[in-house]
Amino acid sequence: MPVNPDLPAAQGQDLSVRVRRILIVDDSPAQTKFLTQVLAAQGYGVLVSQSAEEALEQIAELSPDLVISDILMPEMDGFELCRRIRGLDQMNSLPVILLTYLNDPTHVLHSLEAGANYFITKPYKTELLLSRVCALLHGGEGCCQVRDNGEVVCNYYGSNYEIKASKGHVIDLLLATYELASEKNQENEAAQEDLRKLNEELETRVAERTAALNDTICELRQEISERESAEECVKRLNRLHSVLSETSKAVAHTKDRGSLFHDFCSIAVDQGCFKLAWVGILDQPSGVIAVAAACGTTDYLEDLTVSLDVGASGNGPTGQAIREGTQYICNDFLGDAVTRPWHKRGAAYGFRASASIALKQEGHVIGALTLYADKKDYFDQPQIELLRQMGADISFALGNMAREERRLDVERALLEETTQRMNEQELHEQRVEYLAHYDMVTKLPNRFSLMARLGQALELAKRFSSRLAVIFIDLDRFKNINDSLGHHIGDRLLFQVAGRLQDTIRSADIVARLGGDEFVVVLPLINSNISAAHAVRKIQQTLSQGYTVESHELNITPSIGISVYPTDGETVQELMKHADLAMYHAKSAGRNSYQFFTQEMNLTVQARLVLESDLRTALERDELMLHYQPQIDLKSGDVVGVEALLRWRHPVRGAVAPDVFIPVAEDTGLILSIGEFALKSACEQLALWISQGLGPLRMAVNLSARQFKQSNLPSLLADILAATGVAAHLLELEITESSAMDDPNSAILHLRTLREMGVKLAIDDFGTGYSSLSYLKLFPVNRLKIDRSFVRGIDTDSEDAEIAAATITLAHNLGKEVVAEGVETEAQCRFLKGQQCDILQGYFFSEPLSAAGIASYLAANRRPPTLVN
Ligand SMILES: Nc1nc2c(ncn2[C@@H]2O[C@@H]3COP(=O)(O)O[C@H]4[C@@H](O)[C@H](n5cnc6c(=O)[nH]c(N)nc65)O[C@@H]4COP(=O)(O)O[C@H]3[C@H]2O)c(=O)[nH]1
Repeated sequence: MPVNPDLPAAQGQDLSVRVRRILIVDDSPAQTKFLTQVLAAQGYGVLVSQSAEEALEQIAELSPDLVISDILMPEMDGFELCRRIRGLDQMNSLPVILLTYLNDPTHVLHSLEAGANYFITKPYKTELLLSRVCALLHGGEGCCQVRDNGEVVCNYYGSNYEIKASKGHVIDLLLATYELASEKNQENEAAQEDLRKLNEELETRVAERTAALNDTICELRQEISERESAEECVKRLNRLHSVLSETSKAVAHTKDRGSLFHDFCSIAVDQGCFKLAWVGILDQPSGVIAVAAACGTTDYLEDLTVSLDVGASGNGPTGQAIREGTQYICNDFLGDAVTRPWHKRGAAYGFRASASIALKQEGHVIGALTLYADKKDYFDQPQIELLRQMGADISFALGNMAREERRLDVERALLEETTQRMNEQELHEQRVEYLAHYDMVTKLPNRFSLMARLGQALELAKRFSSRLAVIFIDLDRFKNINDSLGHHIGDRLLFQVAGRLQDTIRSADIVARLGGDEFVVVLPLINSNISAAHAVRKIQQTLSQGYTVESHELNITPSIGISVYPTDGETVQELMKHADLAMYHAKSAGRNSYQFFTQEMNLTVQARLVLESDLRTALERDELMLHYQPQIDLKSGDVVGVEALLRWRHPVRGAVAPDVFIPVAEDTGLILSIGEFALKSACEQLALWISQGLGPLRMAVNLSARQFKQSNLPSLLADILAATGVAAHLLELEITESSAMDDPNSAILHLRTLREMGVKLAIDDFGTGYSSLSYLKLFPVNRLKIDRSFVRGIDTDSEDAEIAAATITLAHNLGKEVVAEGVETEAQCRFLKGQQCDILQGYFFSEPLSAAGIASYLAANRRPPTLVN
């Protein structure tokens, strides 16, 4: 690439160097633009003229340094322009380069004639053009220079060539070259023309092929779309087939119409991909078609009116299908006139086609099922055939259901009739049974029933070795009431007596009417004769209350006889006979009384009842008091405590032993108030002794099983301790081994509560019960009291001795002290001392003493002499 020497080489050099200007003359704007860019890029100033005339003006006016001109121009060609320039006065030496196409060698000659400095054939290489421009502007005349000797120096791409040939020779060569070049050019043009034609041909062929291809593509598209729509049809058909198959299954297993309709709608939407499926049932009188089941976009059906009316609401697919009893296909839901009332609504839900199939039941149209699809022309012939089949299947099922319903109705009616008959029969049998076992006047079991039940109760009593009482009741002077007021009143009275008897006895007891004014009560599984006596007294008391029968105020009393198994008989007959006999004794003894079968039992029970009654008043009458028995520490010989023991001084019978009255108190529940009295009195006495300087002493008080289980015991104790001011640890509560083992788990909880209060605890009569060692470990007690029955024989009976010794070892191993009670002899004392027993109690030291007695005992005899050694 030639470098423009007119431009400054570097900064700081003289900027006044003139820029060379080149005038381009060409009527083609594209050529001019290209040339301008090439020259401007080299730093030349560029002037442009679109005609030769304009160029001459510019040359005169602007004096360019070089002219590059096209040859072919409309008004004046490049040769003429060159000639005119050479004819100018001032600018006749202005270098001119002519641009020409290489198709006519005469152009060369014309150029030379016109005085052009150089000509370049188009298309030209820009490097060649620039090299010529550079040579003409800076190297003199042109690319060649003629020396004085006639030699020519030719500059070609910067290299000089000295040419010695004559001018004519050179022109010949130039023309020959041009001719050759022109020929080549023509050949080239011909080849180009051929190529162009070939291209044209090719393009035509390509266009033809493209058109053919487009046709093929169109055909293919058409084929694909046809295939797609065929596939879509197959898919739809398949879906409908699966709907049909599922419908068949539903038809087989569904038992009622509602479920069948519902199943079908779900199948149509889920498997058939319909947008909505619904079953409308025709209400015959009104002609309205009500929705019985629907699935899919069911909102569409809201407030929708479809009827059998031939007007608008009945002209749709559903109405028509029902009216015609066939199917109605609407393949253009939004365009069809019959669906006009639903066009807007259907469009909102995307419905484009719908089909309705009439549903028949045993030949009668009962409604229709209607399906909505999202594509126009959805239903084709095969589909319509399937829909028809589906309708037939459902109609078949409906027929079957109707027949089955009728069959069931008949069956139900038959069953009801049979059941009613059976019920009547059963009621009749029950009535017979009732009459056989119950007394009609009192509704109580009758004699027959009583004997059976008594027999069973007796078996149980025998099996459990328990007692059983038969109570024979006869109403005194009942005959008078019957005779004076009539049987009717008598029966009403008997009914009331029966009611009172039932209210009095427990549910497990038996009450029956033998007949007339005779009743029998059986008490199965009683503990003692006293229990029977108590029940009898309750019966006697209840029956003796006044009665009101139809405005008659009546009074009646019972005479009662009691026999007890096993003492009074071992069979039902014996016990009944003896109770009856006892009742006669009661009657002869003056009525309104009761008698046991044996005199001995009468006496025992009588005595016991008297004792109970006396004990009830003993507390109020201040007949109960406490005695105290000292407890001696074996190591020190000191009196460390006393045991409080109840005493009853009966005004007539004298002293009654606790062994006699405590069980009575326990049976009657009096033990709770008596026990409270004992606790309170013992604490008051201890407080008094302590205040008299006789303490500190521990006071042991016996707790009965009932007291021990009483929930308010801790609060009662707290009250007593607070009221008397006795420190809790000075009070020891003794519970018997049997009451602890009665319910060991709750005993542990009760004992823990008491222990937490600070009181001491002891297990009384240890060895007489059946303590489990595992429980003994868990009982939070401080002491075990070896029962006096073991102490009695420790020096004579080796077994007693072993039991006592084992108890002491066991207690010590469990961290508990041992008290031996009932110690009567020195030998017993020595044995117990040898076994490391902790505390002794018994007649050997002192029998239970009154409070005053203990005071003197303590004062006089703090350390018993026998134990000192
Ligand atoms: N053979 C003999 N007996 C001796 C000897 N030393 C004391 N005893 C007697 O042994 C009994 C010891 O009382 P227990 O085992 O708690 O047995 C008591 C106790 O279970 C009950 N009891 C007494 N007072 C009360 C009480 O306040 N409340 C309760 N719930 N029961 C009490 O009555 C049972 C009998 O009491 P008691 O007749 O006073 O009989 C007392 C006492 O007098 C002796 O050396 N030889």
